Amino acid sequence: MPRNVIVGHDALLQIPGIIADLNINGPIMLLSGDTTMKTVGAKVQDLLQEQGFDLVTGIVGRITYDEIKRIETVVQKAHAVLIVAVGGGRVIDTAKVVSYNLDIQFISVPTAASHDGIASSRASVVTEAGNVSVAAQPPLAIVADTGVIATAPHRLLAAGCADIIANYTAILDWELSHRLTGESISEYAVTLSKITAEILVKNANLIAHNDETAVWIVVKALFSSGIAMSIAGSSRPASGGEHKFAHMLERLAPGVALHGEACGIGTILGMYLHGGDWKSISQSLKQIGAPTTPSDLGISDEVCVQAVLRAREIRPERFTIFDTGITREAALAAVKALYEV
Ligand SMILES: NC(=O)C1=CN([C@@H]2O[C@H](COP(=O)(O)OP(=O)(O)OC[C@H]3O[C@@H](n4cnc5c(N)ncnc54)[C@H](OP(=O)(O)O)[C@@H]3O)[C@@H](O)[C@H]2O)C=CC1
Ligand SMILES: O=C(CO)COP(=O)(O)O
Ligand SMILES: [Zn+2]
Repeated sequence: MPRNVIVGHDALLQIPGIIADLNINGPIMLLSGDTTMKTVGAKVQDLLQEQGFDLVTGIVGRITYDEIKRIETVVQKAHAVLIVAVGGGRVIDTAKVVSYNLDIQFISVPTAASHDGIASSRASVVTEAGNVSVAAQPPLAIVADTGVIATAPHRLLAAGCADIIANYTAILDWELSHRLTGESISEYAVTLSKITAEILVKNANLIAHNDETAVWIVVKALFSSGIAMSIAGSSRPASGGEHKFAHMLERLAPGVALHGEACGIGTILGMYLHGGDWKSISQSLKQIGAPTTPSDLGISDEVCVQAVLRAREIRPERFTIFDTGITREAALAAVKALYEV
C-alpha cells in the first residue's frame, strides 16, 4: 500500500518535501512520456532541481519487456535510488516493474485520471501473446495534482471512468469463474471493487464537467480500485473479460482506443453476454462522454466482432464470459446491441 497519498490542487509542490523526508542518498530518475515530459514532467524537473536534487530524466515508450530492460539499464547506469514516474498508465506501469526488479522505491505522479493502475501492485505488459499482468511494486507515494489533471483532455478522464465501470463485469466474471472452476475469490476485493464502480456511476453527472471536482471523484475511484487489486494480489477485481476484449482490440486495431475506452465497450458487451443491465452501462458511459460503439472509435463492427471472438486468446487461464464458446452469431448480436442505446 502507498505510504503517502496526496490528492489536490498544487499537490505537485509537495513532491520535493516527500522526497526530502526519505533521506535518500543518490540520484533520482524522472520517467515520463513523450507528451507529458514537455509539460508536467518539465515542471516536476524544475521543482526538484530548484531544491538541489540530482536528477536524471528518461522517456518511456510502449510497455514491452524490451522497453522495461532498456529503462532498467538507464536507471542502473545513472545509479538512481528512486524513480519519480510522471505520466499516464504506461509510464507508471513501467516505473512499477522497473522499481520492483531493481528493488528501489517509486513515486506515482499521474498526469491523467485515465486508468486504475495509479495505486495497484500490478502492471500490464504487452507481449506477442497479448497483455500479461505482472507483479510490480506499488508506489511509495501518490501525488495527484487535481489542477494539472483537470487540464488533460476530457477523453482521458472519461477513459479512466470506463476503466472503473469495467469493475462491474470483472466481478461478474470472477464470480462466474468461482462458481464454475472453483477459482478462489476475495469478498473484500469484490466488495471494494463493486462499491467503487457504484460511487463513480452515482456521480456521473458531476464527472461530465471535467473540473477539479470531477478529477477528485475519479482519482479517488481509481485509487480505490487499485487497492482492490492489491488486496486480491491480482488484477481480477478490475480486469475480467471486458479487459481481455480490450487487449485483443488493441492488438487488432493498435492505437485507435485508449485502454479505458476499449474496456468500456468491452463492459457493455460483457454485461450483454451475462444477460445483465447492459443498457444502463452504456448510458453511464455516454453520460461521462466515453465511446460506446465501434463507430465512435472509427473502426468497423467486424473488428469488434473479431475482438469478442478472440478475447479468450488473451490470458486463457482467466475464465470469463468471453471464454464460454461464443458463436459468431452471438458476437454479431452483441456488437449490434451496442447501437441500441
Ligand atoms: N497496472 C494496472 O493495474 C493498470 C494498468 N493499466 C495500463 O495503463 C495504460 C493505459 O493508461 P493510459 O493513461 O490510458 O495510457 P497512456 O499512458 O498511453 O496515455 C495515453 C496518452 O495520454 C497522454 N497524456 C497523459 N497525460 C496527459 C496530459 N495531462 N495531457 C495530455 N496528454 C496526456 C499520454 O502522453 P505521453 O506521450 O506523455 O505518454 C498518451 O499519449 C495501459 O498500458 C494499461 O494496460 C491500466 C489500468 C490498470
Ligand atoms: O487494466 C487493468 C485494470 O483496470 C489491469 O490490467 P490487466 O488487464 O493487464 O490485468
Ligand atoms: Zn484497465
